[in-house]
Amino acid sequence: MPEPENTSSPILSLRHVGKVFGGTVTALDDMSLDIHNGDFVSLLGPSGCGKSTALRLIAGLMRPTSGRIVWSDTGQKSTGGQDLGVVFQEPTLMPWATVEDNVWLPMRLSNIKKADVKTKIDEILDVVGLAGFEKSYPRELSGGMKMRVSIARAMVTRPKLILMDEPFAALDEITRFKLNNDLLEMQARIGCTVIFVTHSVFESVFLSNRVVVMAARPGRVVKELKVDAPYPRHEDFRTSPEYSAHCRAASDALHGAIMDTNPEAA
Ligand SMILES: Nc1ncnc2c1ncn2[C@@H]1O[C@H](COP(=O)(O)OP(=O)(O)OP(=O)(O)O)[C@@H](O)[C@H]1O
Repeated sequence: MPEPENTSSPILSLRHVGKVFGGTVTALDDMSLDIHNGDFVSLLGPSGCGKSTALRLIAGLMRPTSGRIVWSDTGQKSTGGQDLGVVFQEPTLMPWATVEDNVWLPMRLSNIKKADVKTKIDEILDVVGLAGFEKSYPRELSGGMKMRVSIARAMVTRPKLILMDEPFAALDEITRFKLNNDLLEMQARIGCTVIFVTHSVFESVFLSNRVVVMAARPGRVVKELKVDAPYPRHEDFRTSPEYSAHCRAASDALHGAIMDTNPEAA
């Protein structure tokens, strides 16, 4: 879905954004980034480089210490809004509620009756591959299926932007690959923009049209790589020379970022 070169005005811009905790820990230093409609942007970097901090700032869960986060007119600034969905590493489902009730949650919080949005819930469960599991409980689902529910909950309001913080890190590799493939299809079907946090070079290259490489101490952007392979991307992209070349470039940039953080890691 993303276009290789996007010249439209950004839906979201970070301008020299910084975050300092407790007056001493610079979690993020001078981060500037434009996000365009349809982008799939990965934030890739070692532990502690401020990836989650950047995501939380964008989600409006905390305020920057310096700089500004600027939204386009149609953008929304809080997770309560219809234009932003968030997926965390843990699926964070309500164990006592069915799949459809978990997905209904963001609308229920806005006092919308389930009967009025049942079609929307059914549609999004179809998008994430869970049609037929509406009445199941989280305990009856595998880890990958729980994550699909969490994604459905983030997508059900058809937000313009979805923030994902290492959503597949706890899954086995085969499930992760499958979810990577399916996530691109889901993105294409609902037409959203995604910012995705990951430690994985392979995952970032497979999914993204832009990989933003970050370093720690202080957390900062060190490089941005374009992955100009066309979408849709399928399993054959994973085994292509093009994919290997992009992975090599991202891996080199990540290694440089780790060396920047800890010169003794060589
Ligand atoms: N609430 C907080 N209070 C104090 N320090 C924090 C807080 N949140 C994050 N930090 C610190 O800010 C830095 C960046 O943390 P952040 O979680 O954003 O990194 P990350 O790149 O997402 O790491 P990981 O990949 O391990 O999740 C780290 O040094 C972390 O300890």
